[in-house]
Amino acid sequence: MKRTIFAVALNHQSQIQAWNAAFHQSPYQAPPKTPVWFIKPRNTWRTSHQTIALPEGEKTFSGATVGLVIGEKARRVTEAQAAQHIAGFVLANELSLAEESFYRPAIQAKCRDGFCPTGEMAPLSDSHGLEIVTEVNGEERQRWSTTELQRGAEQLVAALSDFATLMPGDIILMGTPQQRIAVEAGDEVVVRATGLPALVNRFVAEQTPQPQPQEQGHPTFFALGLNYADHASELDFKAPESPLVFIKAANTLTGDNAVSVRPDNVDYMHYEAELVVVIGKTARNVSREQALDYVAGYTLCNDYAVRDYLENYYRPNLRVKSRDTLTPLHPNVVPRDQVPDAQNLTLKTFINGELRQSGTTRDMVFDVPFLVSWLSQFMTLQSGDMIATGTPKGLADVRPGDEVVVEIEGVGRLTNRIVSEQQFEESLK
Ligand SMILES: O=C(O)C[C@H](/C=C/C(=O)C(=O)O)C(=O)O
Ligand SMILES: [Mg+2]
Repeated sequence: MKRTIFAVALNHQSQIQAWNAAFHQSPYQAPPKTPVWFIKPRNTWRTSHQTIALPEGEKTFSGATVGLVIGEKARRVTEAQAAQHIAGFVLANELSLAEESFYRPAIQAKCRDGFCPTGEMAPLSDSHGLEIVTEVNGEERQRWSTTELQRGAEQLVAALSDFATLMPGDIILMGTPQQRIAVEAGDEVVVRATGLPALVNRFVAEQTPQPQPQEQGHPTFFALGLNYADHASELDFKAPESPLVFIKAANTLTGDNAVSVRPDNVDYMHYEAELVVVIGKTARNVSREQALDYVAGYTLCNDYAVRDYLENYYRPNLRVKSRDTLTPLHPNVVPRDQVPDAQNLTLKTFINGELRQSGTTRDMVFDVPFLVSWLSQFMTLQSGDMIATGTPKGLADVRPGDEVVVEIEGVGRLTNRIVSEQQFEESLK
């Protein structure tokens, strides 16, 4: 069963060449030092021969690629060890709207319903030198080779598993060329590669947005950046004009009274008290007025950030925000009808008993109804999906030994303790 579909951007030579000049200018400043990860959430998942509805009024582009499938748990594995953790490979079509920027996560471009069909898995002795072919209505339109990728399968497994434990069923899509092919209603797109089952999908026009079938796989965990103006200003940002949404993978979630690992040799890892919205039923194209009807309830999380790892690519990137143990999430969901006004709750963070952060959900830039409605305009939200709604001003570094308590009025109290990498590794022995 698929768990999380990870993907990497800017991994094909043609992309690196096309964007090289931009990488040395604002907002990027320098080429990416680490893989530019993103997630294709479960509403994007389809199988071969499933029909895909194209978003109305948008130009959609094909992104034929190959994905490696994790077969054995991979945590901090080396490149040399990586192959033994790979069960096989799948062909995929990493569909996307046009990408004008890689600065912020491309949720609206990449997370539309059906934007990640994958084929059946098969073992490959070697994924190096694999030719990926795209045919549209029987005509070959693109052919590229995995020799053109900056990082191959083993390097990607080693890089991702360094901060995110990978489990059987996790997939990593290895990249797409700069040149994408536009797909239109009525097209049949086939992705082929020697030794792998072909991926065949027909595209149709999306009439009125329909809730898509409930996909299996982990609930999608959305998080908001800079959704409190005072926090944005403390980071020298203006409040965003539209929601800055990023997605976290399941590996990062931990529970109440758990430990959170502060990487060794970093300067700044800070806490972030956040109200979390839990979706209660399938939501697609819902209005602000209807939005709360789709909310099951609320819980709370601590959306830690390791600022040392920030790069200006899909910022904040997974290496900052999707690290193992760095998203404590309270397991108890308070039913919506027990939280009369989610926009009028105090949030507090205590470090070793001392109040260090205090804010109110009144100060959210985009409130809960807006966020549920906004996301549902371009993707299907499903029961269990969660939205961490951002953190107010008052961040500070935390150190091993610190007890961190997040408290949200009427929702709950979340406790966790900071440990060093060394302490954590010791505890695993
Ligand atoms: O790009 C930034 O610096 C903002 C980003 C995320 C912020 C939040 O998670 C939040 O505002 O709650 C970061 O601080 O990494
Ligand atoms: Mg946050």
